Order: sequence, then structure tokens, then C-alpha cells
Amino acid sequence: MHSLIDGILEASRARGPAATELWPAEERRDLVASAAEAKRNGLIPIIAEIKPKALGRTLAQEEVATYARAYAQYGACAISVLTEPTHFKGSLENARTARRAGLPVLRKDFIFSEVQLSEVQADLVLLIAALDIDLDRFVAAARDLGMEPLVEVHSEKEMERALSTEARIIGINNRNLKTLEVDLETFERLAPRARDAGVFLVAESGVHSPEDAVRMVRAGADALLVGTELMAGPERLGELNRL
Ligand SMILES: O=C(O)c1ccccc1NCC(=O)[C@H](O)[C@H](O)COP(=O)(O)O
Repeated sequence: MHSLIDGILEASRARGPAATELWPAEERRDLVASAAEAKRNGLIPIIAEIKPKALGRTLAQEEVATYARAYAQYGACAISVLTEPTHFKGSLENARTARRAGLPVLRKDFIFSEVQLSEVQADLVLLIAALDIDLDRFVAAARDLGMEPLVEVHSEKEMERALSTEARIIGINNRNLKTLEVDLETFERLAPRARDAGVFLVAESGVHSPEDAVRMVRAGADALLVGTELMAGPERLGELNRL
């Protein structure tokens, strides 16, 4: 793992868990249904990310709300919110604020203990296979809390591990968490195996142009997760999600 990630995990351990909140089941929003609706509307389903790190600073809640509303307006199928504060300058509050825009919210963080799962309400929660957590246990624990797990992989071995769980949504991260290099070929290489298994497949990271977006869809993505490009201008979503 890159030393940056080691630092993130260390900081999280030092912070300790935030106050527990219980998920009200009737409020849950479904990524798969939302992606299907985007497709019916002629759009590439995009999970648009609120990634303060891309701007090099934390965001005021008003700014988070503005991004979230713009993402909804430009047809995102969900919003990903980085909640990690140390490196990504995110917060749990950002997830709560973003959810008011009406879309499903994915909590994106580095989850290595079950206690973290209860820190904030979300519709989906990211579980990173590379963190070597007990995926079966975490997938079940996330569902128990009313959150759908999105299991992220970056290699064939991690893909097999993810497919051996009850996960219904798998994300292939084009960013290598050991080197931080980004290569869209990663998705193209790993996608066929997941397609055969029939899971909902998300292409994560490295999408910066309509050509990149179409490339990921042609390779089998059911949805794309885009951060940096959209933080520079949420209106870019209106160009990226055109089929
Ligand atoms: O984005 C980073 O620099 C990063 C570094 C270390 C671990 C994870 C990292 N990113 C998390 C993500 O998964 C991305 O924010 C997300 O996939 C969007 O990627 P992008 O569109 O390339 O910003």
C-alpha cells in the first residue's frame, strides 16, 4: 500500500469512531434503479464525486450543497462523498448535506473497522478489497445497517475475492493504490470476469473526457465514478454523460 494510505489509516485509528447513527430503512435509495433511470433518459450513469482534495481545501456546507444540486441537475445517478478528513479534506457532514439533493449517496472512505460503518448514514458504502478486511463480514455488516456495499478491486485476485462474497456492486478502480498511477486499461482488463458473474459494475477514477466515458461504457461499465474532472466544474457532467 502507498505510504499515503498508511497515513490515512493511522489518522483514522487515532481519531476513533464518530457517534453512531441508525439508518432509517424507509429512506434508502437504490443506485441500480437510479442508473437504469439515467439510461432510460439517454444518459451514461455517472456517480459524481464530492472530492474537496481536488480543490486543495475543505468545502463549506453551502458549497457541498451547491455541488450536490448541480450534480442532480446535470443528471448524475448518484453522488459519491469522500468523508476522509486527513488527506481528502472530506467530512461526515458532507455526506449528510449532499444527500439532501435527492440522489443516492455513496460514502467513500477507508473502512477497516466495522465501527466506522455506523458513523454516517448513506445509501451505499465503499469497501476496499486492498485493505485486507474480512469482506464477507463487512458486506453483511453494511447491509445490516441498510447500506449497499460497493466492493472496490484493482486486480484479478481482488476481483475473485469480491465475487466470492454476496456483493452485488463491484467497482474497478483504475487508480493503483500502491503507486497511485491511473490507467483505464485496468477496467478493460478486469471487466469481462465481472460481467460474466452478472454484478453491477462501476468504473472508478481517471475519466476526464467524453471519450474516456464512452470507452468505459464500451468495456462494460454500468456506471462511472468521476471526481477530479467534475470538481473543476460540475457542468462538465453534462458533457461526460451524453451517450
Ligand atoms: O484520488 C486520489 O488521489 C486517491 C489517492 C489515494 C487513494 C484513493 C484516491 N482516490 C479515491 C478515489 O477512488 C477517487 O476519488 C474516485 O475514484 C474518483 O477518481 P478521479 O475521477 O480520478 O478523481
